[in-house]
Amino acid sequence: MSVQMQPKVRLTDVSKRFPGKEQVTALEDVSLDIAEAEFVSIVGPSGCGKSTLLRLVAGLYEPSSGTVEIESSQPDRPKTAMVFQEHALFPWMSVRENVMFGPRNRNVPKKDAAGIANEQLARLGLARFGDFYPHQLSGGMKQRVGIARALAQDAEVLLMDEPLGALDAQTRTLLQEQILELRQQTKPTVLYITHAIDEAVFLSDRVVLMSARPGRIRDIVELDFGPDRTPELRGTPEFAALSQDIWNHLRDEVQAAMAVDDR
Ligand SMILES: Nc1ncnc2c1ncn2[C@@H]1O[C@H](COP(=O)(O)OP(=O)(O)OP(=O)(O)O)[C@@H](O)[C@H]1O
Repeated sequence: MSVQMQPKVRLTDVSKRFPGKEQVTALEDVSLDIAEAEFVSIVGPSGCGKSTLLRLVAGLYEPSSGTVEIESSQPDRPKTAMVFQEHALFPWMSVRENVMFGPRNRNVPKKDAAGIANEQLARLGLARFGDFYPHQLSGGMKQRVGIARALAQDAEVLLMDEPLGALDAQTRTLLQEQILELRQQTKPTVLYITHAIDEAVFLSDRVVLMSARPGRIRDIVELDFGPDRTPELRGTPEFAALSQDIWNHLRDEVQAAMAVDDR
């Protein structure tokens, strides 16, 4: 008999309405389970509630109805850590101090926090830049510091809100490869938002397709490329076919969202 594992994240019938002169229903009846070590991406038209979904999982918003549960493996482990599109680093802190911020907040002794920061910076190829300040870094480097900072929090779930959205195409391609490496090496549980279908296919175990607002789950695509995923995946016919397939599913929703915007 197979044993059903408790999911790491469970959303059950989650709806989110923002009250106001014209109430906005951002999400409607969203149910989704994310397993431990699973990488799940969300794609959907602009305004379909992707960021709202992430904020609900982060506990920044309360659902209007439904529930969001995150399984804790240790009582004092943070439930989530977030990487934003804009790196949001503290400009007055060095790179290392930025990455140490989460562990220090949890009262990890300074020396140990510095060790954690150095380890994560090395993982992101930034070992030499610990003493630099954010203004001395390129956009891609700042974003890598943002990822290192989230990893240093050692949270149950990593939430990434278009982390590569503001970067140029080449930096973006390189960082996709670093995130893939991270995924292969440390197997974090990730909920990842992107507008880029190829990015979602490249990185994810499953891609969740959202409808135009109010955001509902329209489809979920499983990507079984095997355990040894490498950057060469991008050149395979399967990759192209799946990316095209997802776009075919999404095209109507993007058009629907644009029609609402045009009214
Ligand atoms: N705090 C808020 N108050 C009122 N309305 C909000 C709030 N946050 C989001 N919304 C509305 O909820 C809807 C979903 O927004 P959300 O930012 O989650 O979409 P999104 O899919 O992430 O969009 P994009 O892809 O453009 O970033 C939008 O119509 C937005 O205006």
